[in-house]
Amino acid sequence: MNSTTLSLPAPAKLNLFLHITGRRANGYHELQTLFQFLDYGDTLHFNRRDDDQLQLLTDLPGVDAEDNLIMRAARLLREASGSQLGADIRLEKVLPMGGGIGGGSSDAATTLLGLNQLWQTGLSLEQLAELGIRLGADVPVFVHGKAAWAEGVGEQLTPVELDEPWFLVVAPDCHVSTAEIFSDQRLTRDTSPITLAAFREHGGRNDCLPVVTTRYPEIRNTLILLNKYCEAKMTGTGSCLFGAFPNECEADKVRARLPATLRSFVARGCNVSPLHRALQKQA
Ligand SMILES: C[C@@](CO)(OP(=O)(O)O)[C@H](O)COP(=O)(O)OP(=O)(O)OC[C@H]1O[C@@H](n2ccc(N)nc2=O)[C@H](O)[C@@H]1O
Ligand SMILES: Nc1ncnc2c1ncn2[C@@H]1O[C@H](COP(=O)(O)OP(=O)(O)O)[C@@H](O)[C@H]1O
Repeated sequence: MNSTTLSLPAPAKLNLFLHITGRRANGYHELQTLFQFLDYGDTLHFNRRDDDQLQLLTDLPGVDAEDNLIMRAARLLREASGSQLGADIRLEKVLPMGGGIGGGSSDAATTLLGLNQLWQTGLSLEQLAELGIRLGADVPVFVHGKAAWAEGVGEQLTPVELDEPWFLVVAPDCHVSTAEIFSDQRLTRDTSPITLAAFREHGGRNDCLPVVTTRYPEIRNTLILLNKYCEAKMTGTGSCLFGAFPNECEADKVRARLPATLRSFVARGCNVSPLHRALQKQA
């Protein structure tokens, strides 16, 4: 690989729990959540151009190229850095969209870090995370790349060391819009704040689950199915559900018992993002 091309992972995340503790005047919700990465995700290929053209060479169904978070991240970095360079970008999409596993946000973060390197723009992780929050509440955790306890709207991050179990992730065939769940009148918005120590002792829940399972019977049914084999949880605002296992073999065994029509994968939980591991390898 030479200095004009770069291929990097854009991993998924899980919200190990998600509490909604309030609502801000601008409508955004105050959250408490724990983010952990998965060793599984999309891959982005960047090719530096010496003219100022930015091109996304991969079509994502239902998303205009100019609205794709990859292009939005690239434009934002170019504006912020004043770079005159361009890029051709190719996306290998494997993450289900609208699944609560952060694929779009992760693609955006990988673009910020990848082009920062390729264009030699020299922004710090802190500066890249500030750009990222303008694209989505989940982008900063992917930029910083450490499993984290998150508060605020998800941008106040404290790195944490967690167990790294294997996860079985199941993606019911429906696309949940985050905005739609957060605007539902029935959503619980007044959970009392907890501490990390309290979470470690008693666990936590996902406050979005009752609204999501009411609106999406398919997710409710999949939750019932997965609960037969493990303690099933939902990530973010859904649709993906997951269970934790001590090793890959146990997770695979349960996966083999699920209907073949149900999309699923097994991946390792990671406290350091595979994106940051890949960048370190190149350094
Ligand atoms: C709920 C979480 C938990 O990780 O994940 P997802 O299920 O989307 O992955 C996130 O906070 C989502 O982050 P992200 O997907 O980046 O959301 P954004 O694009 O910033 O916001 C989409 C919409 O959700 C609502 N929203 C989002 C975050 C938040 N803290 N409060 C909100 O009310 C707003 O209506 C906003 O317009
Ligand atoms: N590169 C991208 N990958 C996925 N979704 C994208 C991307 N760019 C824009 N989007 C839009 O963002 C929405 C949320 O995507 P995604 O991050 O996959 O879900 P979630 O926030 O539930 O984890 C998609 O439905 C799509 O309209």
